[in-house]
Amino acid sequence: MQLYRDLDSLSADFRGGALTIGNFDGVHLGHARIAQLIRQRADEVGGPAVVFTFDPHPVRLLRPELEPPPLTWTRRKVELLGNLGIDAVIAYPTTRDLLNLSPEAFFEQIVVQKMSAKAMVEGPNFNFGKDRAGDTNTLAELCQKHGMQLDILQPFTRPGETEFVSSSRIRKLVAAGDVKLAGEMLTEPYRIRGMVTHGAARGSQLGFPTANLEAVDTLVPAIGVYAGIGYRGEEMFAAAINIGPNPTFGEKARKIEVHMIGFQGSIYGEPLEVSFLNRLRDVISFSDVEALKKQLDIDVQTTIKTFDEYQATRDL
Ligand SMILES: Cc1cc2nc3c(=O)[nH]c(=O)nc-3n(C[C@H](O)[C@H](O)[C@H](O)COP(=O)(O)O)c2cc1C
Ligand SMILES: Nc1ncnc2c1ncn2[C@@H]1O[C@H](COP(=O)(O)OP(=O)(O)O)[C@@H](O)[C@H]1O
Repeated sequence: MQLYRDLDSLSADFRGGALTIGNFDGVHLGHARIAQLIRQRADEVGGPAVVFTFDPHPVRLLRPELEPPPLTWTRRKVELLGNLGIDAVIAYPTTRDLLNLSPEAFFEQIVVQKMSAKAMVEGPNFNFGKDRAGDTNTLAELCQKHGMQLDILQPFTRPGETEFVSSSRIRKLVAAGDVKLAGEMLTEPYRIRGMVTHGAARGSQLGFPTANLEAVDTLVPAIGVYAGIGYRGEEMFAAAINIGPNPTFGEKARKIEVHMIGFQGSIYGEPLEVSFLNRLRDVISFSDVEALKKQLDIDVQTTIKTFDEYQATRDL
């Protein structure tokens, strides 16, 4: 998997393949369907499977007040798309000049001249070019003119549901704390990353040291206690996570605290990634520290069970 941040350095290996343009935030099951078809078309034309995405999302330049917090950072998106068989991601710097190109100019300059794409795959709600003036009909005409194959894939709906899977739907679930359902719609459990900073140094005394995460640049799940996984480089640990204040100690600020089960050592100043498997409970003000510790013991047991069950489904 290759990540490019411009097209001038794009090697010939990544031209002349199958292309899809989109934001791919979260990398969900609908995205996986597109990736699968792109892979297939790429193999048919004997070229690479390439995803073109704008970085940052165009809405940040056009209407920043409307920009939703993203579900994934760029590197993570690249990793997840790589798992789906994509060969290269182009995270193209969004500029006003680029957004001002007409649909035709965008297609000619980017898709044809820079990428020599031979096939494209999009969803039915695809829009491109200045003022989002180009739609799938425009795209169909342009592809035909250049002898390119085009597939318009219907959005993916999970069996038994009426609403299709979408990044905005997953955003709502994460914001409401339903990381379990969100995870069922994503290709992997919902994950955030941050830097480990100092807290009140109370965790170790309680017997449950917690890595406090700051500088999280994506959507943070709702306040609550969660079972999840901590990723420290190549190592992973079942993790009991507290998102919220520490009402038992009269602390009101929201913190993201990660207790990694079975880990010992100092990780201050290190980056840490955390994924969420399930929301266990609300954050409570306990009458005393012993009651909190008793509950933390239960949370750790539930986390281990949740983690083991998750691992078992992965091993299938
Ligand atoms: C899994 C987990 C669940 C927690 N639940 C609560 C809670 O319900 N109420 C609360 O006041 N604090 C809760 N805490 C936070 C502890 O009070 C906190 O980790 C401790 O005060 C340490 O803070 P420090 O990291 O700033 O030292 C929880 C922590 C963890 C790891
Ligand atoms: N199992 C663990 N999970 C998370 N952090 C741990 C663990 N074991 C040791 N640590 C380290 O201890 C620190 C947390 O200790 P704690 O007493 O809660 O202090 P603080 O309030 O500064 O977070 C973490 O930042 C990390 O460096």
